Amino acid sequence: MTHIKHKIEQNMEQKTAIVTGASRGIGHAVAERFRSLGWRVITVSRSPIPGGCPRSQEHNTHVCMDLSDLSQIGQMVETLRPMLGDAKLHALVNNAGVSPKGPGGSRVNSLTTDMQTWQEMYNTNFFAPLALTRGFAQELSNARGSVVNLCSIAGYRVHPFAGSAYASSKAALASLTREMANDMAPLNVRVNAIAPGEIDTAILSPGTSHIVDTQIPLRRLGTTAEVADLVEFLCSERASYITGAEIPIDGGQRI
Ligand SMILES: NC(=O)c1ccc[n+]([C@@H]2O[C@H](COP(=O)([O-])OP(=O)(O)OC[C@H]3O[C@@H](n4cnc5c(N)ncnc54)[C@H](O)[C@@H]3O)[C@@H](O)[C@H]2O)c1
Repeated sequence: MTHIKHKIEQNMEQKTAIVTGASRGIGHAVAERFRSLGWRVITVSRSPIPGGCPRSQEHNTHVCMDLSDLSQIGQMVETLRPMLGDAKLHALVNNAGVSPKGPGGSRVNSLTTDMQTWQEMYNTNFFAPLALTRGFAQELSNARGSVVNLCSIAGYRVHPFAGSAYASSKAALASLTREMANDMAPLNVRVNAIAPGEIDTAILSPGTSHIVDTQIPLRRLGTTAEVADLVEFLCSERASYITGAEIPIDGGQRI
């Protein structure tokens, strides 16, 4: 808190980020990372921040929204825009994501996933990032901002637990990342993706320890702090010549 005050006292511009899916896991770690750097962070998730988040409530910076619902996605930009005081958005982190599971956490495939689940999955994992990135193009441009999309290793190899709907929605998001990096470069907006392997959050399936023992050269799960490091880097000036990339963070799992 002292360093935030210090920055404001020094008359430095306070940066703003929007992070979706920030109630837990990777999104929560990313939001906390930006806050620790003095950024103003607007968070979106299906559920309230656990135990309440006094700082968010105080500054009215958390919005509960179900991104699997197309009609809510449509209203999302209009709901969030007034929260950007100076019409500048320095970082948009499209992190919210969902992976359907069968009984006992089993894998559901392209034949066993019902069509409604396919639709909800694509709404959350693909259409929400598309709508937010398009919707805030001007505000991102005003700040020479950066977009980071959370894809997955499952987007480019068949994963033992992630279902087909999840995997294909993440592959589509990776492709969209390249397209939008190209389309938004003239606006001075960079668009990148990261592809996590097995990160220690609630989204993991019960059998993940077997993957760690047999498929991950570094023989451990990744941490949310390690992912937050990468997101922070991609949103910083240090990454000013990186756009359209999909960076794996997987302990070597893909090799
Ligand atoms: N943890 C991993 O191993 C891993 C691996 C690859 C990719 N990812 C991706 O990283 C991102 C974060 O995953 P995580 O591991 O932190 O998962 P998590 O389940 O712990 O958190 C997911 C977050 O997304 C939000 N969310 C989910 N559905 C939503 C909806 N319909 N509307 C609004 N918010 C919704 C949840 O509220 C939560 O805050 C996801 O996109 C996920 O696909 C995670």
